[in-house]
Amino acid sequence: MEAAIAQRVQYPSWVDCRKLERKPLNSLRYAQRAKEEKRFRGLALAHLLPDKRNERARSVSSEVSCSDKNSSALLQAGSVHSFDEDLILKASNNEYPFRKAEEVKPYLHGRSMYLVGMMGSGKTTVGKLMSKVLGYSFFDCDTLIEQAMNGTSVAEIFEHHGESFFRGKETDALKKLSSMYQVVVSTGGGAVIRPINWKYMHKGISIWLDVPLEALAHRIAAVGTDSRPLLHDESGDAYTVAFKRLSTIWDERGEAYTNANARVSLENIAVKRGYKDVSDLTPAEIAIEAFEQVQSYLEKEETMEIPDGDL
Ligand SMILES: Nc1ncnc2c1ncn2[C@@H]1O[C@H](COP(=O)(O)OP(=O)(O)OP(=O)(O)O)[C@@H](O)[C@H]1O
Ligand SMILES: O=C(O)C1=C[C@@H](O)[C@@H](O)[C@H](O)C1
Repeated sequence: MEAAIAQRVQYPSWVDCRKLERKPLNSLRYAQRAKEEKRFRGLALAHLLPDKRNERARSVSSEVSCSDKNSSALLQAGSVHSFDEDLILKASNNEYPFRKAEEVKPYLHGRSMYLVGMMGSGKTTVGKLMSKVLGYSFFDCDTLIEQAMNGTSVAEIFEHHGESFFRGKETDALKKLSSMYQVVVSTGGGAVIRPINWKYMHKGISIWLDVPLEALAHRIAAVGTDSRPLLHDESGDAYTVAFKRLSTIWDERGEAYTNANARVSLENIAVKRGYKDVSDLTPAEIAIEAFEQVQSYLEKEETMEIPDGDL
């Protein structure tokens, strides 16, 4: 694990946060932001109209991440949409997601971002996009654990060593990640259940991707449950099984996700954008909302900070 991480952080991940320029979030920024938002919202909407989205959301079979392995098999069967990151990025090049990232970045001071959320909520898909537009490195916590276990898959780790062993590895990975700057981390769906993990994730900014269970069950039913051991133990039709298991898991840990610093509600974005269904939302739109919620969090955080003079 250490070798794997050390190897990956030779490039810009190691940045001393204290050396990054501190920018105040002052009223000038708000005025400027309002102007920019107006200008680019027009651009973004023009660019993200549903018919255009379909052109950019196309099946791919070669992306790698642990959940994408499943997608690949399924995409080859042609039964589900996935997202070609390069296509999304090209389409939005220099436009809203990039602008939004540029706008937020100076106020992050290099802090990392931890995406939390239920299985299939899009942490990997959206996280990769956010890392690219921010110029941050991306890490998938499940993949790091698999690498640390010499390529043993999460499903095999659960089967041969049990969940609590896996949770220990997850905490080890988060601990190591927490000493890095300028990384976006897709955490495992269950990372939120251990308080110690929050201690590490709070070194950066945590973002909860809040996706309705019905939408999650559709996505998971589409890609199968082979790599998701906690969903893989019942019989019945794929959607119903996924929905039932997700509901039980949600009852056990839904509350824990609210520890995140920022919440990205897909239902709220769909309402804002006038879409009927959360499945109409693209990863780019979700990433934009994530940056907006991070911005709101930073503004709140700043108002809570005690000025140096009062110490
Ligand atoms: N906005 C979206 N709309 C529809 N499908 C999506 C969206 N974002 C991701 N997906 C699809 O949902 C599935 C799960 O996405 P992803 O792997 O990014 O989730 P995750 O939160 O990292 O999952 P896990 O925690 O189980 O690894 C993938 O097949 C992905 O293509
Ligand atoms: O929700 C969970 O508990 C899990 C989610 C996956 O990302 C993996 O971390 C593992 O399958 C457990």
